Amino acid sequence: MGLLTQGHPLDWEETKKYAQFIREHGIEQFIHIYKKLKDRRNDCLKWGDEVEFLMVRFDHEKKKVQLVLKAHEILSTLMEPENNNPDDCVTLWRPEYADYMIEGTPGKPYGYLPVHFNMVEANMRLRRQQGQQLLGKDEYVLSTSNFLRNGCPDFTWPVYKPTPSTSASASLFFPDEVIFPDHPRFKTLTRNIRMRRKSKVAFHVPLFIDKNTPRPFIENLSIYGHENNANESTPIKDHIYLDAMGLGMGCCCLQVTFQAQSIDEARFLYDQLTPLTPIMLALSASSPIWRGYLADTDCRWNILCAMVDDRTPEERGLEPLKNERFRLYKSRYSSVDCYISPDSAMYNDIEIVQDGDAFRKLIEHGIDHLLAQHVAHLFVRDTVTVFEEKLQLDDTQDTDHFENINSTNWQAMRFKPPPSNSDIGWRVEFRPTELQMTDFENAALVTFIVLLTRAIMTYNLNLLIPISNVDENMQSAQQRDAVLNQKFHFRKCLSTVKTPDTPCMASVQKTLLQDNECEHRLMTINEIINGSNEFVGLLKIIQDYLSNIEVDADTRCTINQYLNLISKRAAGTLMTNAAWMRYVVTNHSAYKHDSVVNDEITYDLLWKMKKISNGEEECPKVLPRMSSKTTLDISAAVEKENELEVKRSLINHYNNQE
Ligand SMILES: Nc1ncnc2c1ncn2[C@@H]1O[C@H](COP(=O)(O)OP(=O)(O)OP(=O)(O)O)[C@@H](O)[C@H]1O
Ligand SMILES: N[C@@H](CCC(=O)O)C(=O)O
Ligand SMILES: N[C@@H](CS)C(=O)O
Repeated sequence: MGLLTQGHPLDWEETKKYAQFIREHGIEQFIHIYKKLKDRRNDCLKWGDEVEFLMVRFDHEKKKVQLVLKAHEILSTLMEPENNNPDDCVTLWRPEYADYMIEGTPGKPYGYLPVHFNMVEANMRLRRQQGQQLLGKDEYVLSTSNFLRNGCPDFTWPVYKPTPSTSASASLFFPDEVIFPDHPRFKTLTRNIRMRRKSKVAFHVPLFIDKNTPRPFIENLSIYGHENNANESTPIKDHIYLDAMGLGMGCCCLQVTFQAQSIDEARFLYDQLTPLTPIMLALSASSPIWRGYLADTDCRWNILCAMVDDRTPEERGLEPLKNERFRLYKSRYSSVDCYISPDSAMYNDIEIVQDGDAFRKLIEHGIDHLLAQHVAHLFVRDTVTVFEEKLQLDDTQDTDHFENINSTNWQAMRFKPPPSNSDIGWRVEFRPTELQMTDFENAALVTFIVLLTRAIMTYNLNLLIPISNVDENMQSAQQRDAVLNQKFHFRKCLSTVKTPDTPCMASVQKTLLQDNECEHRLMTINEIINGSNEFVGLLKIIQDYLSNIEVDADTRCTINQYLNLISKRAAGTLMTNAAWMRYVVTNHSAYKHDSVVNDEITYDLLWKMKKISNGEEECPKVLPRMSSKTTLDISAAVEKENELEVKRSLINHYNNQE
């Protein structure tokens, strides 16, 4: 969830007058943060996850399930512990785009101790329970990236009808009442993105063609009062039409934020995690159904890119540049365009559009080329939300104008400078992962990515490939059954001159490349994760790292189960959530093999997911038997860890004396 400034939002006509003002002051603010905090060192490694939950209501008689619009009712209760005692809460809650969403994070970020991995799932479960307790009969908290019938008639409870001629999104499908009502950010973003673009957002999702799908399949939108004007909102043959910010930002994901020890380490992490964004997207795929139709893709990514795409026709290259400053190749929700560490420069091989004035100013103030380029690249965007009360700020103290632009560049990774007046350090956020139906799976994905980060830093690994290949991978990742069928550019040799000679790294890593030989090649997800004769595999590196640190038995047992899940998903012996959802739909007695996922199928599938997530039913096609040792109470393990630490330092002390 982005910056939540309180106040009165300006309308689009007013907002656009301030675009340059916000940009200039945002850059000024970044320069102040940079100068003040560039030498900050030794922040400890902290990290935390964010889960965006959905709330649904089952009507058992009608076999129908709807999104329940209650976030505005329950959030104040969920946030009570934080309001009463912000330094001592187990969970934190925030609103999200839609009134059927709630975003939960752990009360405090986790730290460097391995035992923290054992808390992740328990904390996620607690969040699910906290949300659940505030819901009524037949209402449930679910975790999945996209509600299957989002945008279908009557898809919410209470029911609202779309009003395309007056609503913020102008959508045929998504009523304004579904947007979270208690903070103006969301509706303002919706309206201003449309106004800036000069038309409503549009995307056509490729349809999965089944044996009885009408051919050609062309949606009849006249039932929604749509007039066929031969523009981008005209239905396209064999595609599902989407037209609202809420059909994208109303999706849920699983994010992980890391605090690095220094700005340099944060930049290193940002770059090293970037090639992993498509890999994690493919492994976590969970969105194969849109507006009640089976799609030919498995992920939310391209849809979100389109649903917040505020570029004008000139910026999109549809009209010659006349009034705009740039041709922009991507939406503000997009994959990463450039690496930011000095050592990564050679892999920046796509055009990086940047605000020239911002770049010059950053350079003048001593910011190096790559970081200046990154910030100037983010600042090609105009602000799309401005609050009247937040215009005149002290640029030496406030960071709102910088945050305004940074937090509406929704890229697969986000580089986050320390907030003003806080003890938080330089952070990076990993943003592509789709949400899974169980806490076990979500905890497994988070643990995998955090462990990999530790291993990358400890062993000084290098995962970089040209950014154009990351972009290509991002598209492959979204294809149906990408884990089974797609290949991804991945670096052949991950070790560097600084990598220690652990047996694992020495075995297959140090193969020297021939002259001019490409550093990367196409691999399956299975090879990337589980390894092969030629490639070590990310899991082996993690196992090697784990064998070199002390991990208590319970945590080790939990981690092993998570890594087992990741391994089997990558090998294809366990299905992704997306593949399993397709399987359930296509084997449902009410499915007519016509690509339609009707109310009854949705009801049965989500009821099954509710039972699986609450441990009432197993799902062997997707999950191993789950028996992790996850716990909220890690005090015993921490005590033991502290005792060991004391013993270790005593031994060191005596050894040094000898
Ligand atoms: N000092 C820290 N270091 C690392 N992670 C942190 C730190 N403080 C908070 N987090 C974690 O960051 C996540 C959310 O942080 P934050 O409040 O910055 O996100 P946000 O405003 O929702 O950001 P975004 O819009 O970028 O998702 C949580 O997982 C939280 O545990
Ligand atoms: N829900 C969005 C992310 C929202 C945010 O930036 O916090 C997604 O699925 O990617
Ligand atoms: N939740 C996202 C999308 S609206 C944000 O606030 O930036």
